[in-house]
Amino acid sequence: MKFELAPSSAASLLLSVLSPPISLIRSYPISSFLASLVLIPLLVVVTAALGFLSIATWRYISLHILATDMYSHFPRPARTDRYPLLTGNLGHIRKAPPVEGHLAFQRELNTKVYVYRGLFYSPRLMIGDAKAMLHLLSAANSYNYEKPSSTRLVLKNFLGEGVLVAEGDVHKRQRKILQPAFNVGAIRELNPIFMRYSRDLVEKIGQMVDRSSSEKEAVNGITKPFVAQSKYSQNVSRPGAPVIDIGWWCTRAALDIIGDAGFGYHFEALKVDVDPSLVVKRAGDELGDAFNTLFKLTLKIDIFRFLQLYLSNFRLLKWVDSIPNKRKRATESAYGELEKVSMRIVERKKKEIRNEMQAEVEARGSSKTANGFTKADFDEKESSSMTGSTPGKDLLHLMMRANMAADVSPREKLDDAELIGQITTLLIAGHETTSNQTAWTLWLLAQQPETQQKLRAEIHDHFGKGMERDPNYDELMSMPYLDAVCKESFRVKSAVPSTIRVAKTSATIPLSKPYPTRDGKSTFNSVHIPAGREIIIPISAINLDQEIWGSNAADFVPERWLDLPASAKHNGLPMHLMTFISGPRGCIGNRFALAEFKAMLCHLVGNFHFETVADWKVEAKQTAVIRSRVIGQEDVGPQMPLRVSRITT
Ligand code: HEM
Repeated sequence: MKFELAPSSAASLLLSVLSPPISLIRSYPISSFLASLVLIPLLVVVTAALGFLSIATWRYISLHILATDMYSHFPRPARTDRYPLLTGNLGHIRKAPPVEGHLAFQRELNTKVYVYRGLFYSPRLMIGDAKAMLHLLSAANSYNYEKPSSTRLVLKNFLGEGVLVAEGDVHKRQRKILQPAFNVGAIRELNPIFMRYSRDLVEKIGQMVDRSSSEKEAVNGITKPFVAQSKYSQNVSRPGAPVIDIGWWCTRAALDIIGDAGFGYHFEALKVDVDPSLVVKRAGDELGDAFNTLFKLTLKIDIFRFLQLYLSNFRLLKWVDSIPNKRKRATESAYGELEKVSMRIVERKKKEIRNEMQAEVEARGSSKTANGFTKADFDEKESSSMTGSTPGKDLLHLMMRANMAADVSPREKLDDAELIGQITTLLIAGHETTSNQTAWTLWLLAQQPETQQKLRAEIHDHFGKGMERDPNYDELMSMPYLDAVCKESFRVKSAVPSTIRVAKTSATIPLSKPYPTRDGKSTFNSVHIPAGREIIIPISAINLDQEIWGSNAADFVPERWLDLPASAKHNGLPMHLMTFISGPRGCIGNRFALAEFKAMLCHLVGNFHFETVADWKVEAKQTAVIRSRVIGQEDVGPQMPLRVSRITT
């Protein structure tokens, strides 16, 4: 028997259900309107939350009960988080030190290819196989694996429309304009900037070391504090050997470097006085102020803001991002300020380049106008300036020149918003990465005095015991032990330990060898990934792979680079490392980073001796890059305190 409501009875039922709210709205129109402003979004959010939970439940059932999930036969960790439908295994990954979460699963499952669970029990593929990664990151395939849209939304909030956020054709176009600025020739020209700020850094540290030995008027034998020195570090400082947050100082040097080498801007971050009572805020440093605010906000994304961005990712929930909140307002205002200053820099550069070209036209007696300069004209001008008559150009200058060439079609050019996006991107991507890498390297060297001394001996052989002259770019690149120390540090302490992609269309990723299925009874040679699924790019896990680097893969051993094992020599990765990933989405700043890193290390190790503080345990914390903090001194926040003294010649 079929039971149906007659249309008239259905309508009357609907009316009877709706009549109480309708009469309520009629009686209290204003209050009802105000209530609806809260209730309707709340209803949508609750519905969305229920929707996500239903999806998570379905994923759980299809994996554990029906075994219809396509990854059912893949190894997976035995234990999930306390609320698996919400966070899958993410809690475990987040709680463990960087990389350790992934490596622990790898050890537990005895394989490098497995699937764990992310937000709302979504599957995340983990493939710790270098050949698979090379395939995925190659020119042919990398545009099929995009950054997740939630990650891009978060990044876009801080960085604007830069190359780190762009995808597909927009990315190709931006990268083409940016690339010439990062070529070897361009980076070589930046060497004097790397040297200048490395020397400034040495001068600041030298001031603290010298003052610590002369300030004997100190209370109870403790010298006066230095700027950015915690009370803990002050308490254990000794005359001539203070404990200094070396990470803080390297970050200031790196900011000065990226400001000057990036777009000719002088942050003067190292101009700070080492005496905290004399630290004055520099007037008119709008870019520095806006950047600092924005940068602090990137370090702490609160859960509400993250959810807001995550939800606004879905078409029906786009409006969620317009809900006002303090953090959103702060970010927007800091970004707005940064945008204004960056726009002024862009305008100034445009004028500078036009004038430069006009002068060239006049010098050549050509009939061409500055606006008619082609890429070839720019290259010709570049080669004549390489003779040393003009100083090296900053990255933005080179980028904008490439952008302004008359034979670059308007469709290929970057608009002003995109140019500004590159400034913010270079600021964020280009300074905390290298400064953290340098700080971690000094910590590694502080634990191995013989390695530190061996590096110092090579530096002194080249530049004298008192660092009498600055290294030039080619010398820096050809010092074998310095190179070995830098690469080994990139390997064991990658500033970016992993990243993530989502497959745009379904694809099959080949593996270098067969990997075992979950029951161990069979193997698979490739992994099929459907559209929309997430895949981890396990940078550090591959850098620490024992199959490539041997049983001491976890140890810091620069000597291994002087006689690379065949498995590393032929792994096909740039510099044999995953640190900068590879392909069209690989780090565009890798040469810049290496030259800057070597310059700072050379000057620091050439001038000072670094020691760890007895009984202080430094731990790595995962934020956008890996930062360090001391256990028991969490109130200080990220820091890398090392005891520094002058080397005795
Ligand atoms: C130790 C230093 C550095 C490390 C370990 C590092 C690592 C990385 C990694 C892993 C990526 C890929 C991120 C992803 O796609 O998810 C990346 C991208 C990028 N890096 Fe670096 N980086 C370093 C220094 C620098 C410097 C100094 C600059 C600029 C001067 C820079 C600029 C960029 C840019 C613009 C991208 C985006 C490239 C693109 O998507 O086309 N990086 N970096």
